[in-house]
Amino acid sequence: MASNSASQILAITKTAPYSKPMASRFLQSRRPYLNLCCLSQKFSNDNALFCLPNSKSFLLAKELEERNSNNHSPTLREICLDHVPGNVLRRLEEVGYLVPTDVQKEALPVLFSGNDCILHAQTGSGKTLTYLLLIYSQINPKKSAVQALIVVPTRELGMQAEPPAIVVATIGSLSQLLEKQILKLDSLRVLVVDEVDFLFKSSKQLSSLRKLLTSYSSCNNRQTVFASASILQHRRFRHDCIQQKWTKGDVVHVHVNRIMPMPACLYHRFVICGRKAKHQVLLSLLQSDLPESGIIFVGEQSEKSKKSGQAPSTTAVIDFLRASYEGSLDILLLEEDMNFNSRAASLTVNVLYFFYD
Ligand SMILES: Nc1ncnc2c1ncn2[C@@H]1O[C@H](COP(=O)(O)OP(=O)(O)OP(=O)(O)O)[C@@H](O)[C@H]1O
Repeated sequence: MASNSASQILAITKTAPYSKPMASRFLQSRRPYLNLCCLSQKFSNDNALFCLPNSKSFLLAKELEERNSNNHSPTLREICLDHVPGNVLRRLEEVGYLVPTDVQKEALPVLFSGNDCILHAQTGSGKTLTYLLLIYSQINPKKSAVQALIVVPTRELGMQAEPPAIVVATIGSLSQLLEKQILKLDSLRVLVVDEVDFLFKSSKQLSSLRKLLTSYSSCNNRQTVFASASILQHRRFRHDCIQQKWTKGDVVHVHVNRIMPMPACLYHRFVICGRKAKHQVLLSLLQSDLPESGIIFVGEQSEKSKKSGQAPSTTAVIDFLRASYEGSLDILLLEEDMNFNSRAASLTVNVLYFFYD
């Protein structure tokens, strides 16, 4: 997050028509370490990480910032270290998988410690990468045997003459290969049943699945993972898993069921402070975050303030920052009649500051 380069700050008035779509575009992008900060007097306290009620807010903000930075949340690499091979970890980082999703954060330590698991989390929550990382932690690529099996409801099985280490199969084609003994599961270390609710809906698929879980391989020799966005009776399902010996008795139900309007990698803070302290708090945040670039959304100027001849809120913020910011600061004011896209395109924004009355 920290950068020693000059900071670029954008100030945007609350009425600007582009501020909403632009904010949501940034919120939806899965940028790691996007830092979103709201300064307001009106926020409810429920989610507040910082509460700055008085003129000491400048100092408090710094203290709390430091405390918060000590409250370290592990990266995907840290969670996977000592389990997943280094080349896989490097590849993860190359493609931008740095921060674990909630289900990965909760389930990976459980899986790496050897437990069976029911991954129960919404679509798009990162279940696939969760069980793939388990598989990478378990298989020996030099060994010529099926060591991991992923049962999926619809995808086709691509078989090779040499048994691959990882097989992805529908239960139908898999059952045929098992019956004809074309495929052997003696070396199976990880069995994943993805979209398990879907498979359980068809009685034909269910009987094949039961056979796979109990006849063709044994739960004591493998780690078993069930993944689904919707398991209606999950307590019953867990009970059945143990009863039927589909999993070991200590199977863990990892249930991540939060509706996430924003990507988990978004770091979101609220700062509540007095009106007079707002500029100072914004300054302290900018100077501790040291963003390479950022956007400040500024509240609309009140009629009363206009009538009394005061400068617009944006001008007040800009003047204050220019006078007080230590270091170089390149500030651009975006107004309604400007071509926003062409100006914003040149910025790589990693911090948004909402600055409302
Ligand atoms: N740690 C991460 N950081 C960034 N992106 C991630 C991370 N984990 C997964 N993703 C991406 O998030 C998207 C959704 O993940 P994924 O398909 O694994 O979710 P899922 O829970 O398996 O969904 P479904 O229930 O539809 O199978 C994918 O594009 C994936 O590449």
